[in-house]
Amino acid sequence: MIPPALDIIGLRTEFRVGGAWHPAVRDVSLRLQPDEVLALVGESGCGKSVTALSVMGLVRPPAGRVAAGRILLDGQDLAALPERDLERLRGDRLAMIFQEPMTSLNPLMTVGDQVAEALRIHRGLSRRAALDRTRALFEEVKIPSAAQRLRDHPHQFSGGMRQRVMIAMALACDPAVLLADEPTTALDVTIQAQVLGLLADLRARHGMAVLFITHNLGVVAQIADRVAVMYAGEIVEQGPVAEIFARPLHPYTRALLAALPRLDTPDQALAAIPGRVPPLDAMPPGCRFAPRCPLTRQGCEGEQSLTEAAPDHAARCHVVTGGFAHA
Ligand SMILES: Nc1ncnc2c1ncn2[C@@H]1O[C@H](COP(=O)(O)OP(=O)(O)OP(=O)(O)O)[C@@H](O)[C@H]1O
Repeated sequence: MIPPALDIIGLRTEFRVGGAWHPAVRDVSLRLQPDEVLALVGESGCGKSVTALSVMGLVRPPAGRVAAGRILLDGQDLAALPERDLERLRGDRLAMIFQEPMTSLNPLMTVGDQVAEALRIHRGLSRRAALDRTRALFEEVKIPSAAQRLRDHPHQFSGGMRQRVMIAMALACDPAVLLADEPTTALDVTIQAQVLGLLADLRARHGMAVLFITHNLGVVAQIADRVAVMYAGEIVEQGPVAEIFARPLHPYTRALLAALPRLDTPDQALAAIPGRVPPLDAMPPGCRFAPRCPLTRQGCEGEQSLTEAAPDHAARCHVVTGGFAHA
């Protein structure tokens, strides 16, 4: 069996709120095979970004901490690595792209120098060799007139082109795993589709695993192989994309799907999910979705476990999986 590219086991990440530690991510296990796109989906505040930032080693005291779990990359546990070693892995075996590339790019440096810098640091290339490689990367991510554009500054690029620069930077050292946090959310729909197409193409060509974070199930259908639905810091459903779309089990997944605009029934009103994700210091006991759930019944106040309801398809809900969980 091929070892997974990234194996997150029992991750718990906490923040200090009102003088006490509260979990923003709880008992999260995600396995990414090489070459696989796993989508992490959920509303704002569900813990998607915190999961990715935990993998990158970017949640640190005093505000936050990875309190439990293992994050295995190439057999190393990132959660146990000293900062110096993590720094070496970031931008090398592990890369991340964000929703708004402008916040990750230096406005005062040419984009060519910024990507080349990563290659000089991680690969020890000369300035000349690094710029040559950067031009090739710009061509690969389909930035027109790549050679000239190396000398431009970030503000001279459109949003979609800036995201391509970020993707080129992420690819510079051929990462095993790319964490993509809402990379297309700020783009208009046509550009979004182009960037998604590019990412799909690149992951196949580079054989990298992608953890794709989004609140949009429509995007999931376009790019992902598997999907993990997250609610209030927990994975509530997990499985292959086709299976989740055809047979959603968890009431939260069903609600997300019902909120998705459909082309075949354009006049149908969208079903918004009433209520909101609870704050970290006011999580309900047992099922965290229960206060918003149409199926709430006896047993929901008990701890729920992620249970396989069909092969390779698990949900954290005793009502749909048919059993009571024991914590
Ligand atoms: N530095 C922090 N201090 C305290 N709480 C935090 C901090 N960062 C995140 N949180 C909390 O952790 C929870 C999860 O946040 P997270 O950003 O991961 O959500 P998300 O699903 O990625 O949403 P979004 O799409 O809005 O980024 C939220 O309740 C958020 O308020």
